[in-house]
Amino acid sequence: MIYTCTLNPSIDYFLDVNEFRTGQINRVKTDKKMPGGKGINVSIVLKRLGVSSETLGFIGGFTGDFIKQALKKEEIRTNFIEVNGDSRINVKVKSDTETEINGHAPDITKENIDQLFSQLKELTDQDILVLSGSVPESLPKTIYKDMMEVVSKNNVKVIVDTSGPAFNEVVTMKPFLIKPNHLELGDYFGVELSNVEDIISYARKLIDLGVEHVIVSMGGKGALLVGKEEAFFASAPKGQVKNSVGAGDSVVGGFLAEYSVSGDIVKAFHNGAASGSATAFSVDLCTKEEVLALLPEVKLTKI
Ligand SMILES: Nc1ncnc2c1ncn2[C@@H]1O[C@H](COP(=O)(O)OP(=O)(O)O)[C@@H](O)[C@H]1O
Ligand SMILES: O=P(O)(O)OC[C@H]1O[C@](O)(COP(=O)(O)O)[C@@H](O)[C@@H]1O
Repeated sequence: MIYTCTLNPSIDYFLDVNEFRTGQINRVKTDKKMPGGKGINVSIVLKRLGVSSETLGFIGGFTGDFIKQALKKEEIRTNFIEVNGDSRINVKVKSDTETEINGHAPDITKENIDQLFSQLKELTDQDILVLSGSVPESLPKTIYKDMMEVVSKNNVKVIVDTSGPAFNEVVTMKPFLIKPNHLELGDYFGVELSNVEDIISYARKLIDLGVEHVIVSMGGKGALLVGKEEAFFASAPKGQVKNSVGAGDSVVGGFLAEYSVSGDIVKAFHNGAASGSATAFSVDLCTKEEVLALLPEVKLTKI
């Protein structure tokens, strides 16, 4: 079974505004509320691509109820731990540029953390665990590392997509796959990365630290898969970007949808890249039809 863990779920509140201006009243053209948070998006993409998963993490309040209802409609299994307080609302303003304001997580107690660890202890070497997104302020900074320590005892494969201090914590824990974007990869090493050669050479440094596979997403410039010996580039097809929120999560979802069926890393990367672009070109997260239509347009090159 694939488990996605979202420590900090959200309602993503999308606002479409003509010529957004700070310091003034802006009126929206259209708005939309969607369940969000990185692991949750991975589970939605997996489901749409025909693969089931179960969502773990902390959820609470009226916002939490909205997220659970939305996942129920998508027929996704949830096993969240209920916390006091409301899950956050993340505001996504789409105008001539995209602006994101991500809210605060509710407080999470020691008892809530213990409940999560009891769930993790049940995972086996047949399971894949996706750890995705930011870490709520009330949790120990080492939480992802602690979680990986627990599941590593049962040889669970772990995929990580996070940033900042949480990213720094996990790179030495030998994850199966890690998916930074080029900015997050650069932040970790304290460098600015703009060309493919440099990105590959810094991704290789993560491999030297024990990470098995690295996918570096580069927005409209495509994505790279870097392993011990090989590297592949996936092009980003041209198209009209409708909403790039969730494109990174779709790369992880698309990767896993293929990997969990064929076990083929390169095919999985191809599917992940097509899923990322399909989401960027769609108002919502990608559908299977959109991914299949884009696959031939995503060119894979061995580097
Ligand atoms: N403008 C775009 N055009 C085509 N594909 C895109 C575009 N933006 C993102 N993608 C696809 O989605 C992937 C993930 O996007 P990216 O913005 O790098 O992720 P993140 O949201 O994690 O920063 C990219 O590697 C690419 O394959
Ligand atoms: O946990 P974080 O880092 O605040 O990110 C949460 C946000 O990221 C998203 O999961 C989208 O992520 P990506 O655009 O990187 O795929 C949103 O749904 C959510 O609002």
